[in-house]
Amino acid sequence: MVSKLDGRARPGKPRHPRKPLKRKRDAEDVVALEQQVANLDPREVSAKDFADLPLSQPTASGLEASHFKTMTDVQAKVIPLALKGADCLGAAKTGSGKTLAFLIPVLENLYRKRWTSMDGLGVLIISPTRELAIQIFDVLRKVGRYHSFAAGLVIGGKSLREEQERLGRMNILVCTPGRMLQHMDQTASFDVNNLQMLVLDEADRIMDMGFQTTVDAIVEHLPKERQTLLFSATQTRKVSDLARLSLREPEYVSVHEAASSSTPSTLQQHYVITPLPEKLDTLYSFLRSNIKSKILVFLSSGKQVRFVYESFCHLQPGIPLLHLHGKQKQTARLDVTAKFSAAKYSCLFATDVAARGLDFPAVDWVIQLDCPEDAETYIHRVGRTARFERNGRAVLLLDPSEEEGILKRLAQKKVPIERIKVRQSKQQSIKNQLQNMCFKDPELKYIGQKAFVSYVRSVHVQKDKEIFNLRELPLEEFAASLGLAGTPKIKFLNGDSVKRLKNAPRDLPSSSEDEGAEEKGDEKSRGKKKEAVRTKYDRMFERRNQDVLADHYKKMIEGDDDDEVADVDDGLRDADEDDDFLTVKRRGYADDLAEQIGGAAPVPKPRLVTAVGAEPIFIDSKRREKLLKSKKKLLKFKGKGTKLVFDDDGNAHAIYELEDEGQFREQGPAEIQRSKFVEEEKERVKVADAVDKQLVREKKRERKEKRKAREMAEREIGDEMHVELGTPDDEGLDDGDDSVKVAPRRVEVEGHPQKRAKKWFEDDSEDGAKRVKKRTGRIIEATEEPETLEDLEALASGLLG
Ligand SMILES: Nc1ncnc2c1ncn2[C@@H]1O[C@H](COP(=O)(O)OP(=O)(O)OP(=O)(O)O)[C@@H](O)[C@H]1O
Repeated sequence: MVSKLDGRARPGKPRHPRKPLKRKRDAEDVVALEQQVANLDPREVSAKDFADLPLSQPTASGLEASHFKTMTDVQAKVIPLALKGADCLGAAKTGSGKTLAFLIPVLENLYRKRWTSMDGLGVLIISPTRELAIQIFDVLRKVGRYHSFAAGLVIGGKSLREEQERLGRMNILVCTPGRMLQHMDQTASFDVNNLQMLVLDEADRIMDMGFQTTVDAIVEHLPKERQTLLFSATQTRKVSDLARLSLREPEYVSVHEAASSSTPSTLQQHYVITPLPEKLDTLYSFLRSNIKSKILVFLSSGKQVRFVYESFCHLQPGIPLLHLHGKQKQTARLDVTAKFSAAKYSCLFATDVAARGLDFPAVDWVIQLDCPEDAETYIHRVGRTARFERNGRAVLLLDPSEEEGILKRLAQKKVPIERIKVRQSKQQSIKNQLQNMCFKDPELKYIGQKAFVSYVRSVHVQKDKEIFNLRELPLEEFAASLGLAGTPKIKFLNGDSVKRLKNAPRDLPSSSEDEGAEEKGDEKSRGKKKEAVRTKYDRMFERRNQDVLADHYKKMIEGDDDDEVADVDDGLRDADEDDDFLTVKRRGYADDLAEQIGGAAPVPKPRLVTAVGAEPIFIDSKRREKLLKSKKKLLKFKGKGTKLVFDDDGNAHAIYELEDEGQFREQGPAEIQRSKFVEEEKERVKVADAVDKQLVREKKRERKEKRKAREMAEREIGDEMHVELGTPDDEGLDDGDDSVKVAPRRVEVEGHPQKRAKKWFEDDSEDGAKRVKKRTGRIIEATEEPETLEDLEALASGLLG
């Protein structure tokens, strides 16, 4: 990093005579430092503050300028060992300051070696995700601001060639594994033979994510003689397996091993039993009750994240919404993390791409909507709150079938968690709204179907069957809770089933349910399906909330066959309630007549006005006449209109007309009629589905083209450094919508503050609420924070200068 002290010659003094002096002084400093480090006994260190350690002036100044004074436990233990050159394997709770525990030794060891740009790459820091890599780079930039090393980010994205030139001049690289290996294999000028240190942050995750072979291959390229540091929030056997990274007599530093819990003591952890089909209701109710909070919600797949995000944006719970998953474009991901970091009140829906290492300031709540795959993932997720001795709360939503299994796993990992209940009075159902939204918006319906399938698949592929048991889950009700009219096809019978599932055509709800029931051994659901053959009327009844059809059905079952009159009346009733002006409508013919007959207040002599297809309206004043001349306004008197079908004789019929029993019998046996009806409907749905799909495809194509155009434009602007992409760094299953939307919040009118949200949990105390309020006041440094990837790139390229 370019030293701010370097090259800043005092006015009036020639610059060159100072250089030898400075170099001499630096050399003396280094000798003195070496001596102090040699005298340091890591096992007897009682240092509490960074000032107690033998650190160089640039590091000490960087720490001071970043307001770091007292060391955390893991820092106090690891830094002395690492300063002395030992290989370390550090495990400490989330948010305990592991990043500085390796960055300080990185800077110090290069400084003491008097590393220059001519010496090439000295340190490689590997992170499992791009976001974490960026975050590490950011901390490095802060604490290393007074050093003069060149540091860079290599996380994929830009063309290899752009990156290749610069790599050779880097001293410290923060990278994701995939892109780094690509460079090692393809960039001839990239020399790693001089490497002094290798750091793996979130080492267990790097191994979890299927990067083993990549990391093995990277290590193959590196010199054997080097220092290696591994860090993780959970010390698992897998991390120990990393011995194959050729650690030399590593020091195991497990700071919180003896602690009674493996999560921070400032974290309150609860779980709620919510049947799968009620999870979204619970989440929505929770958000409504906590609109003045910063909330991180974890889901198990990118598709679910998208569905919940999109549908909640429509529902507007009153808190700004964001979403983050692996298939978003890097700039969008960065934008989201920056927005969520800066937000005071916000809710971020995310996959586990955000579970580890990310340091969002002042998160109040971590909600796990989907059960984590294991206790480690749970610990990492909840670790996004209650960081560095701050308070935080975590809530895990569990289906009854998951309770026993996951609680056992959490107990084994010393996670203290208690059950709480949701206040029933606060529980709100959004099922009808979701149904309505999916009915009206084919794209949302499509995302919902994908979300359903990806959830089922995520449960199906879980290894821990004590927790995850697909057969125990009420999948049909779950599909309905997402607003889907039927259960999308699910078949996991053999190895290629997932692929088949992905490509499975969407089908008529009833028939796909039948197919779903074919699942081996699913006797229960098969029985259910048999009973539940639904007619078009049943389906209409289910859609009762959906305006026209619902009204119509209601009328039909109430035996009201004068549809047009009923429609007009309904229109009048609604209008009456809504709008003053529309009281004119009340003066329909019938009303006037009644008033006159009944001897009500004298009514001026009416004139008749009619609109095409509408009831006659009587005008009793000039003002009304003027108003009614407006075509737009007249439309309101037309009512909703009624759809009619004409038979062969030209007689009009209501579209859903009930036949009498005799007619019905004439048409043949009920069974045959039913299957004929099902077939016809199936065809109809297929056609409608094809149209829907086409629509979605077109929209996608449009989006893709826009994205491409944007990317081209960005490329043309030609920002400097090398960064991003190319690394499949999380499970990201989605097709990826890169948009970053913030749902409109409820507007707060000045002088009328938004009503404070009511508490959601039964056991919430007033204290708790106050605590949450106080916690939001975290200090964020205001010194030229880079907000986008481009800012970071510009900075990094500055370092190269
Ligand atoms: N010595 C310190 N003094 C004050 N704040 C610190 C100190 N060390 C770290 N922090 C702050 O604590 C927070 C957590 O640090 P960090 O991200 O390094 O934790 P971590 O152990 O890596 O967490 P995770 O396991 O979740 O990745 C950061 O906001 C960081 O700025």
